[in-house]
Amino acid sequence: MSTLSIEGLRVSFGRRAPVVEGIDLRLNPGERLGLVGESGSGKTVTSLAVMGLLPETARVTGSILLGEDELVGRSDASMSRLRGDRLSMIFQEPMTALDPTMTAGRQVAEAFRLHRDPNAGRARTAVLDMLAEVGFTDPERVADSYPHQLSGGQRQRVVTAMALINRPSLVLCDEPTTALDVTVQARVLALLDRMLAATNASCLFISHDLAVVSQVCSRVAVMLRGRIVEEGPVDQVFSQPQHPYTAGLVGAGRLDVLEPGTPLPTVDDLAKGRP
Ligand SMILES: Nc1ncnc2c1ncn2[C@@H]1O[C@H](COP(=O)(O)OP(=O)(O)OP(=O)(O)O)[C@@H](O)[C@H]1O
Repeated sequence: MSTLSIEGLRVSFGRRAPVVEGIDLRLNPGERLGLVGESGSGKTVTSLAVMGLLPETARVTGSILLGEDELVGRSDASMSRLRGDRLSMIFQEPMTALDPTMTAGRQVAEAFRLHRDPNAGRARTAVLDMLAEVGFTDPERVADSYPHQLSGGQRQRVVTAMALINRPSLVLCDEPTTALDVTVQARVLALLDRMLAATNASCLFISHDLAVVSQVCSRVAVMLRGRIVEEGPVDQVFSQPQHPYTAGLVGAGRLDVLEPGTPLPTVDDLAKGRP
């Protein structure tokens, strides 16, 4: 059975035209799908729809199955029981995911105590184990640190520990390393790769960086103006793109030209010959 199966997803705000329309996506256990596309193409809205985190003004129709469970139309209470447990999310900027007033350890513990075991002692043990798993040699110190006492890369590792402590079947990553410098980015990506493989979690990976997508994902879907215009194995899509927009993105040397974090060029940019 698929971990995630999205069919005919449509999201609109107010009376405006839908910002996401006709999205069909499927993720098998352990599979990683990259979601790329120009700014505003609907990548984040798609992932927020899966998390049930769109604002109330959003109208969502279609189907999003997590395993056998339909997520569209669920109550907030029911979605919050799933979030941090069977599905979790790693965002671009760890400072927004972390509460500055709470130690890192307490924040990692919260998801565990809420969904697994309320006992503080057992949660502490699980947190220290998890912090060690994400590569900290001094988990006690990290657990007792506040976010501002950690570096950007360390914060992103704490966020990864938070997202994975309950072994979710699905992890949504939205530009998880864009805010980090290139060497730290490589380390965090290697960690994510290792952790996803160890837990056999499926991953929807949103990125502006095609090189990162080809490193982390086996398949890629390209979004343009709220729709998926092309999807397939990374090697195939990047070597033999079928859609003109994808072809523009991966055209001569483009993968090398783009710096990490650079927004993908728009269709208009490509038409005007800008990278
Ligand atoms: N709360 C909202 N109310 C109204 N429109 C919204 C809201 N959130 C997103 N949108 C619109 O939905 C469209 C898709 O936005 P989305 O953030 O998903 O794009 P994206 O592909 O993730 O872009 P980026 O790569 O810049 O993050 C945009 O036109 C955006 O303005």
